[in-house]
Amino acid sequence: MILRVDDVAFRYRSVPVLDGVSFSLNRGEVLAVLGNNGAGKSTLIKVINKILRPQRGTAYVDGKDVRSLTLLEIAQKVAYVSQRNESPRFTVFDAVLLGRKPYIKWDVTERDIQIVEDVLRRMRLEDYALRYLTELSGGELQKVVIARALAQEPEVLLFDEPTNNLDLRNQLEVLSIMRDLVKERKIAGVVVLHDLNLALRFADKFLFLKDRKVYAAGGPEVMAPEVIRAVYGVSVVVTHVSGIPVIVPLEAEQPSLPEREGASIRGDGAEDEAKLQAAAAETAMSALDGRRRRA
Ligand SMILES: Nc1ncnc2c1ncn2[C@@H]1O[C@H](COP(=O)(O)OP(=O)(O)OP(=O)(O)O)[C@@H](O)[C@H]1O
Repeated sequence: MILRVDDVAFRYRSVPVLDGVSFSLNRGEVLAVLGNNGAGKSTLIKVINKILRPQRGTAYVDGKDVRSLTLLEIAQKVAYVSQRNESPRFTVFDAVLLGRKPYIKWDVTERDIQIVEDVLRRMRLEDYALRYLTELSGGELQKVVIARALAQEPEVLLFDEPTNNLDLRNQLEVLSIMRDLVKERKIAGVVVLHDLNLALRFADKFLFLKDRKVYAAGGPEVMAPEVIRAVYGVSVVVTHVSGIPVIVPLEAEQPSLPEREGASIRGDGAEDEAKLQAAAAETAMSALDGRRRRA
């Protein structure tokens, strides 16, 4: 087991965000962290990376309490791609080389250069190597930040909404690169995603946060319509297209109304629906009758 989060509780001043969150991840696994806006997904990622200190509970990387690790040790073990990225006046090559910083003692080695070149090739960024970050589009910049995380050669990759800003092709490319690296190097990947279809396609495990707690966690079986409806308030069907599992949202549920008012409105709705069904049945019967008479 490479990552373990044990009974973590976190609050910002007086606002509780996480309460009793636990999970573990093995080498070679990708975990998708899911939930509504504000559910605490980024906060959880920051607790794992020691950016935030939980009031209760512990995150362990490779068996070590992250609070006992120095910043350098954390940087060698955990790479973090945040939602908000800076764009200083570096070239793409230099920005990715920064990922090697936790390993560079005196000077950049041949190996560091080799790793950066490999990552740039893998991310199809070779042609951009000498461009300044300020000359890139938002999506290209996002890929550079991800490339830097890969150059860090971590044991745990933490990606907070890595597909933001990316077009369809790059979304698929970045997530498959991440998944392949996790499998190849037997590291672990934790990725915050809003797109359930991308999560289903690229993750092995899923963790839904709701009301500060883990609402559901496990393999693809937890990507069930009941869970998704409970977490997001949206009805969905899960189907398959060309062998790929696909979640199709049907409609968002209306926020529940106060009990008394809701009861009368729900009553009216039910009556309307019964009337509509009766009218539909009547139309179908008369169409059938007409066809019979013509025959
Ligand atoms: N620095 C902060 N100080 C106070 N409250 C914060 C701070 N950062 C986040 N919060 C609050 O904590 C809650 C959880 O935020 P967090 O960013 O972890 O959610 P999230 O699930 O990642 O959301 P999103 O999907 O919108 O990115 C939110 O209500 C947010 O407003």
